[in-house]
Amino acid sequence: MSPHRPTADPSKACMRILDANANRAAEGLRTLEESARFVLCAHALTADLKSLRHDLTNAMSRLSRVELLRARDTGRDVGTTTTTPGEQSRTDIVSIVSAATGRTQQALRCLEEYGKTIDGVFAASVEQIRYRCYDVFASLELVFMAGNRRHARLHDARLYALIDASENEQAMIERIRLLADAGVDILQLRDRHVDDRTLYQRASVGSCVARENDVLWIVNDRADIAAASSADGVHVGQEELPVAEVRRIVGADAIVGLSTHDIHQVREAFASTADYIGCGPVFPGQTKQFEHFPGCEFLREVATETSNAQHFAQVRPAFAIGGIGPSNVCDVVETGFGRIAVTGALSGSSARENAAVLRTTLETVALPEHSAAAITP
Ligand SMILES: Cc1ncc(COP(=O)(O)OP(=O)(O)O)c(N)n1
Ligand SMILES: Cc1ncsc1CCOP(=O)(O)O
Ligand SMILES: [Mg+2]
Repeated sequence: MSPHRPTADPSKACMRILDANANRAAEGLRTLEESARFVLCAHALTADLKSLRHDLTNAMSRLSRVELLRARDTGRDVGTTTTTPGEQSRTDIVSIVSAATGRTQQALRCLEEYGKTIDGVFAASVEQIRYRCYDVFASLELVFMAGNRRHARLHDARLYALIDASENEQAMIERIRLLADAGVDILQLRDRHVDDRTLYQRASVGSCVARENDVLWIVNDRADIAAASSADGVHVGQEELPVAEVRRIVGADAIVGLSTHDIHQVREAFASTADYIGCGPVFPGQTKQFEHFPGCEFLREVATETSNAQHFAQVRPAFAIGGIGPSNVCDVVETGFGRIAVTGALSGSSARENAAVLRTTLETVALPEHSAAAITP
């Protein structure tokens, strides 16, 4: 037979496809498992990937190994000589991981589709594996993305301060430096009283100063100004543009925060591309007036929701907000929250002392490691 004639027997061709894709999926899973095990040292992700690989082996055991091996014919495979330039270049581990996740998903889909012609139960079990892979792969890629400076900083953040545009640029710069030095991780420019031009100028200067001082710089409400000023991100509420539209403006690498006031909004936020959530208002404060306070009860609900989540991809860092200061931060911590956002407590002359008390108290709550395991808000 000429090496490139089509395979005459369709069921043999199917077995050939199944054999090739079983190998491809197993190799992909092993590649990912090694990254979780040796690069991230993440126990839960390593265990998830190992169990997926074993379950694939079990699913494959429904098919005849003899028939699969007989159908294998690498010498006649026209695909072995066609490579794309992309296949030969992997610039870093993230690109290895994303290539392996894509290849594994494709291989699983082929196993499922062609498997349907041989054994429906086999196809159904591959489908289950494919669905589980979506979650585990998302977790793995997110953990690798957390290697990106912004996301790593966000995931370690505990203390978030909202500041206004100040009397003048110099005053704002000094404020940023003082708060960064006092241990604040994230700063948000929130000022509804200045015009757009001033807000843009302060946001631009703030971006540079915040970066020099290793704090994240977020602009409140305005995706356009966040993008134009090269801020690290933008924070929006339930009344502003939806997260998907905000994301189109600021891009994939920017941080997008979303305010939530009840558990349904939290679930929606976790299903969106928001990178973190604000939860509150918890207590009455001087900065903004509210009629309704979801309070600590809401924080407890969020803590329960996130601790029940199986995958890192399903939860985001959550910051309690509203009237929080040194006198009541213990009540927040008691709900399981280890992150807060504040205005009043860090706006006056006691900012440095207050930041120290807040941080010390918040640090009594463990933050999740960057893996699928042990997720807390
Ligand atoms: C971290 C953080 N959480 C919540 C808010 C409140 O946002 P929003 O509900 O849109 O209210 P305004 O701040 O726009 O008045 C926030 N700004 N930051
Ligand atoms: C903007 C905002 N959204 C909910 S509470 C709040 C104000 C936070 O400031 P403070 O810490 O002074 O209550
Ligand atoms: Mg808002």
